[in-house]
Amino acid sequence: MLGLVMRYLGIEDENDWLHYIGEKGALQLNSYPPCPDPDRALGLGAHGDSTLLTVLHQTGEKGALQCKIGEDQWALVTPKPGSLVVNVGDLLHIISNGRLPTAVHRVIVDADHHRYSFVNLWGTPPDVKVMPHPKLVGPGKPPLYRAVTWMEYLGIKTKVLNEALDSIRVHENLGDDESIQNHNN
Ligand SMILES: O=C(O)CCC(=O)C(=O)O
Ligand SMILES: [Fe+2]
Repeated sequence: MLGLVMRYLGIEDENDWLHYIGEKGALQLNSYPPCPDPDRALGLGAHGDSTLLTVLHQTGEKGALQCKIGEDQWALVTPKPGSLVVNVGDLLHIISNGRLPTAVHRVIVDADHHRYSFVNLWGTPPDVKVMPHPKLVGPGKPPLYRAVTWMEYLGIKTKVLNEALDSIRVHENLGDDESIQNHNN
């Protein structure tokens, strides 16, 4: 899947790069019990994942995962039988040098239904430095972020939460014409 994304970004020799970046996954199980007052609570607040990609399966039919599509605008990701949800995480946003926005998302709760999600968090092995891909950097396209390992980035995220990307930024965002979609957060 990462190979497809890299080709989409115009990187043809993605195998060498995929070999460099490697992969390391962690499985997370989330449980959201029924909430007596769902309008006054969130299952999970708005965040971007600290991953390359996150692949998740959600139970239930109504849907509770919401993806940010604009200022105070959220789209419900309705579960479809046999399908998985794939979210772009901060590490892939860094590698794409800002061209792929992190999928900012949150989870709402329901008064009657208990929901579970099974989340595969895909990152990189401990010694791998994650940085903007060299082919996405050049004249007029400075690297937006400094290099970080996954563990270092997780440490930063624990301290500064949704300010983590800003704290490793070394240049301002590319112009709108350069980014595939405006970064929403
Ligand atoms: O429960 C969900 O659908 C999303 C969970 C999530 O965003 C996370 O574990 O990071
Ligand atoms: Fe998440």
